[in-house]
Amino acid sequence: MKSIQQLRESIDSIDDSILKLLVKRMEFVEEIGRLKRENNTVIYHPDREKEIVDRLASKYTGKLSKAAIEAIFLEIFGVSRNLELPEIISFLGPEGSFTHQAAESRFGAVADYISLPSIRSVFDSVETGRAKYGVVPIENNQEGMVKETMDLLNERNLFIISEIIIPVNFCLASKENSIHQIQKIYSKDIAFQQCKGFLQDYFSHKPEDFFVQVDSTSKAAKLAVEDTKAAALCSHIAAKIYSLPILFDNIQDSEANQTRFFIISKVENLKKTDKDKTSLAIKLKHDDKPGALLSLLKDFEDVQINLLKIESRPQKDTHEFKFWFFIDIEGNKLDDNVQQILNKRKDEIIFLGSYMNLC
Ligand SMILES: C=C(O[C@@H]1C=C(C(=O)O)C=C[C@H]1O)C(=O)O
Repeated sequence: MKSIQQLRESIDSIDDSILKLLVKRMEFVEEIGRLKRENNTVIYHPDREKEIVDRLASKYTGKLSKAAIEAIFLEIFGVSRNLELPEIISFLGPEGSFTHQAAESRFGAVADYISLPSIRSVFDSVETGRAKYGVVPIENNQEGMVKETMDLLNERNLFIISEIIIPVNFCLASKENSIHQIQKIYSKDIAFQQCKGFLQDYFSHKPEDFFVQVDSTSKAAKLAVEDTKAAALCSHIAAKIYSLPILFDNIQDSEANQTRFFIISKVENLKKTDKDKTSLAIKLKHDDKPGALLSLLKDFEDVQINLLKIESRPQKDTHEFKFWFFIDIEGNKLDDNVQQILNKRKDEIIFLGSYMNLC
């Protein structure tokens, strides 16, 4: 049997080969970057990245799961894009928020990030060019849509270029070794609500001031580091950022709890894949007549477009109590049937983006 020393030598030699190949890969990436800049086209191609991961995962992968391959290659893609053109990514902060976790899951750990205090400021940063891409939450499958993001998509001239879906996993993190030593738990209201079962099982006898509400779960992690005998209910990334050991993981009530995020950009990134989705904001012209919505839905049916979501939002620019609709459909702006609808209802529809459907 080989000794650890011998095994490490084998690893070192493989690492040398990996590095050599990565350097070679980056030469091609740089070349692609040059061509993209010449043609003034976008750097980030999520469809191509997905294609690479899918292709590799379909080969012999030994002990490597698809998730492991994806994690490794997302970091490589992040470094590649940074080489093609360093890009700044803004996200709804604070650092350690689930939006930060979503951004890192797509852009990797080496990208340049800016954490911003509101969804509006993320839109502003992309509009002014301070950031190339912004990451904002759009929907949680337990709580519903994020209204501010819907409204800003309708009001601003930015496009959705991709979606990210991540499970909302909470952990209990603390410097204490045992839950018996914990005298308070910091967290955000929503996290307390989503971990009710766990809190009931372990802390039902505690007084009300045992649970301390703060603005964000990452602030909770920060406070739990500074305070003795305290814990935080927070995201993995928040525990990681503040080096707070995790005592219990995945303590949320629902395993199915998922949040959907959008990556927004000034430039639309149109590329067809085999599973696309298009988001639209629709303000019906004749909504004072019976059947206005029915006629819209009929138009979708006529061109065989499947509706994935329809949500109404108040129109804020009128005294009347009117609505516009946020609609997700199957298909891409480049598809003929989607084009037909966009042409037929061009005065009523704002195109928000076509992107790969990950739901
Ligand atoms: C190199 C490219 O640019 C980016 C980096 C990629 C990569 O590292 O393979 C893939 C897609 C793009 O997001 C490309 O478009 O092919």
